[in-house]
Amino acid sequence: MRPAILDPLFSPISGLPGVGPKIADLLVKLLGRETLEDCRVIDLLFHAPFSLIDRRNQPGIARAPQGAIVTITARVDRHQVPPGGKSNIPYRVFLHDETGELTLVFFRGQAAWLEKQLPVDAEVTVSGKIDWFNGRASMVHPDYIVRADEAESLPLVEPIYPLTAGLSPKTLRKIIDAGLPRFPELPEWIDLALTEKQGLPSIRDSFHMLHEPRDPSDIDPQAPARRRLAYDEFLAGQLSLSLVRQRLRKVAGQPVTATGAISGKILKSLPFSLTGSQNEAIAEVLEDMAGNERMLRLLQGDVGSGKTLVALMAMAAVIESGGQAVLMAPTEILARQHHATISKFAAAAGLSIEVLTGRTKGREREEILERITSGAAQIIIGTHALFQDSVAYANLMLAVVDEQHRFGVHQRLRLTAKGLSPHMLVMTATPIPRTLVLAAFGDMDVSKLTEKPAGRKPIQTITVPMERTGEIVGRLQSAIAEGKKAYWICPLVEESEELDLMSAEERHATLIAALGPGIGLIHGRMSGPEKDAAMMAFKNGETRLLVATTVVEVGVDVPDATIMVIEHAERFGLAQLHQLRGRVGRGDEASTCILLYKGPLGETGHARLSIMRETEDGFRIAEEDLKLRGEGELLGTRQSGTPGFRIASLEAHADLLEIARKDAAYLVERDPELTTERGTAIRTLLYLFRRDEAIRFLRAG
Ligand SMILES: Nc1ncnc2c1ncn2[C@@H]1O[C@H](COP(=O)(O)OP(=O)(O)OP(=O)(O)O)[C@@H](O)[C@H]1O
Repeated sequence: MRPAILDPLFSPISGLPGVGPKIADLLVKLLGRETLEDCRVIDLLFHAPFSLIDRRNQPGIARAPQGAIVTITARVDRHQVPPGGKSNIPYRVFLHDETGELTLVFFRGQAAWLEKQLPVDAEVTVSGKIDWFNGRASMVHPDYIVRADEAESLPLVEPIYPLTAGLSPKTLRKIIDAGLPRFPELPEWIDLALTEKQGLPSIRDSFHMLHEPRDPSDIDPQAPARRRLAYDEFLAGQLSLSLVRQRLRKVAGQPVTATGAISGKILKSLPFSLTGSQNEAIAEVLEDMAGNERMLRLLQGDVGSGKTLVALMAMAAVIESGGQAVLMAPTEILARQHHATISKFAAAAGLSIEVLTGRTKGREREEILERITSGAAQIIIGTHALFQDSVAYANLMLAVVDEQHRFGVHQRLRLTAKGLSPHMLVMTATPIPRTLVLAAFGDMDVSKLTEKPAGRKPIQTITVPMERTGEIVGRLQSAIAEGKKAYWICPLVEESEELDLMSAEERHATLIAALGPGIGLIHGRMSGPEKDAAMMAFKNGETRLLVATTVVEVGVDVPDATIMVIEHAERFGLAQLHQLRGRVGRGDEASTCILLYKGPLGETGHARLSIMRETEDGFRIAEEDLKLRGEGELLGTRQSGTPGFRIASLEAHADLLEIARKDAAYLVERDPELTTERGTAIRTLLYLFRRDEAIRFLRAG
């Protein structure tokens, strides 16, 4: 249960003064919450200013720099009312100080109000932007006008917040100012030694400093208040991952005793030998699974590094031990492909392999479910359908999750919720920088495939402007005539008209017109069986050119395809280009990747394509991608269940992530149920950052 002390922060924003239904809706949108009910005061307080207005500059009229926000104290000389009340002529008020003269300009000025605010001969303080024109200083609609003896009431430094259409800065500030005093004094969860060493303020002070900056340096990510909040945010994230992990681990895994009976047969039948990295990863996995603790391991490997075989060896060991293994893929097409690949490799061992996806229906589904329940099915490959309630496993000992780009603890938790506790191997395709691994996965054990299989030749990558598409088609024609296979990637199908992109269908038609039949097409709007058929035809060579949208981005494996053309390459992200290019260069033939771009390229577009030309190293590409895009997008904030950070930035606060990670591990080890005084404070932290899902697993949760 959420500690009562947090109630004022978790009351709905609609209860704050100044928040009517219209403003409330705007706030829900601004703060990125789903519903009004779910939009709480704390969400508002996490809305941080990104800049500030500094009114401390009081240079005197003559020295006020053009365009600067200044505060000026001056005497009112006279008013100039527009003749005949004409609305297109502004109302002017003339002032002076000892250095010069200033004209205040008001459009639609109301004489009575202005005379009251700015009485002739009075000394006033005004603040706003200075404009110099023909040697005369003016200020249009000052932000503030007060009597000089009340100048102290002026907010000299004001935060500037991200806004949404319809919400004015003043309104938002008022609401935040109303919410801020609700922040209670909370028990401290940070070690005193750390707050002292890092000079971190208390959490309550941090929120005040966040919203009441006094100096531009307070807006900096390294400002003490922001560092404190970033640390807390990381700590909350790492704690929740650690608690989940602890929980997953606590349910003891079933020790796997690999005999080699099955894996030996598979290895013998392979037309190649495993790479050193593959062997190492397999050894790590087997060692994990042999122990009493559950395995929680991340298998990271660049495109084409051979992750599937590592997974298969793990599955073989489990079957040798009398258990079942599942492999969950993010999409239907990948599930089917994994099924095809694994069936081929496992043929020598005569394993029973099933595929179960949302598409598996009726009798077929019933029969598969039966075989899963009876234990006759040894390997089951599918999508999230694998974990639906209707699926009962005889003895599930290993779950391999092919996460590709989709991070999140959700699948892992879903399994546990089903009362299953298999060993877990998570495969990620993109090599993610270490900071991201930590932030998204916490302390999972990691195996890395750093080597590519022997005999792979470098992929030659060239960039070609779209104007030369004809030339490329000509080259394709001769390549296909020589028996080569090629992909042609088009960016989008549905929005093609809107974004003026050539749709895959159109491209398919123009290529057929140019090259003749025998060209396949695959895109996201086709039905599952249609997609399978298109993939199959390409695999077995009935079609030698496959026009595709990004459905082939992840995992598709046709080793004898050696040419990849990517149309409108400038529209793709770096990680995506790397994934796409990874569909070629998977066999021992030399491959080419042609990036067709539409110029002129922006700075980022240019940088991306150059990096693609320069390197094939997925780790380097991921680092560059992080630099170009920022971590938010890399983590795929569009997908639910990903750790989006409100204050912390992986770029600015990587040092704090490291500390938070260690602290979380220490805290969970010392006080696994969070029952000590510090543990109680930690629970408050988890609620505050909405990372409380892990608390459910605690005894006193
Ligand atoms: N040791 C090896 N020697 C030669 N070829 C290998 C080796 N291991 C795997 N392969 C082959 O390399 C190709 C890529 O392997 P796999 O599909 O497992 O890659 P992956 O790591 O899953 O990559 P991606 O993320 O791009 O799908 C496959 O065709 C596979 O049969």
